[in-house]
Amino acid sequence: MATRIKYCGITRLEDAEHAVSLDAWAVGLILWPGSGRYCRPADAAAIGAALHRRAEVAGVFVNAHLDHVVARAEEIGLTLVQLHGDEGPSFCTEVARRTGAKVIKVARVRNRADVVALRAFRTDYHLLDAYVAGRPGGTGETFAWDLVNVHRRDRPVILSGGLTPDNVGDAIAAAHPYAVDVASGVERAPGIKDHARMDAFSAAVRAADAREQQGAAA
Ligand SMILES: O=C(O)c1ccccc1N[C@@H]1O[C@H](COP(=O)(O)O)[C@@H](O)[C@H]1O
Repeated sequence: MATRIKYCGITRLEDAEHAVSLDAWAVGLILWPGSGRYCRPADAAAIGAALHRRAEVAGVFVNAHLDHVVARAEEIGLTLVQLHGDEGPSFCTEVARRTGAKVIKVARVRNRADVVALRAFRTDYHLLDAYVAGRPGGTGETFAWDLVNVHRRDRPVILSGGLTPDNVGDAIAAAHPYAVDVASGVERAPGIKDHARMDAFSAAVRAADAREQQGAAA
């Protein structure tokens, strides 16, 4: 199965369009105002409208109020809601019920227990990111990818945290995720994507998939 790609931290329509041209599974918009990749409401709505039915559109929230998540999901046409803070299981369930979007619950992983703790979240996807104290995400830091294998794989796993064109092949070989998610590893400044690095990331994922298939056939 091909590894899906989510390009996250998009703020410009041209970067979203480039992601679609690379067959991206999803484009992520950071809707947490504390980020240098914050996507302003008008830009988010324009990207959401342009990508309608062409790719998944994820909104990334950190400890936002439920009504705020619901309102933004509707304005932008989010098909995925990524909860990257301390949101609990019932909050995630309410987001799914009220938005109709699929929910990605994030764990910032230090150890096995952080992966096991995700079992309480019956969301559509689980995303595993690096843990950096005081920074919810977009850190450019990796974590020990073999910890992904603590996950039961009872739902699709998205791997993120410091992925780049240079390391994503090793990450896929170690963790076999459903999807990979990249923000800082393909940009030239926060929120400004480097299209050559996006191309290289996509090519590295395809090459890793081809190696996996060859290994399975041998
Ligand atoms: O990118 C951000 O600024 C951000 C802020 C708050 C929460 C999540 C954020 N991004 C997410 O972080 C991970 C990893 O990013 P990176 O590739 O290590 O830069 C990714 O899931 C983004 O969706």
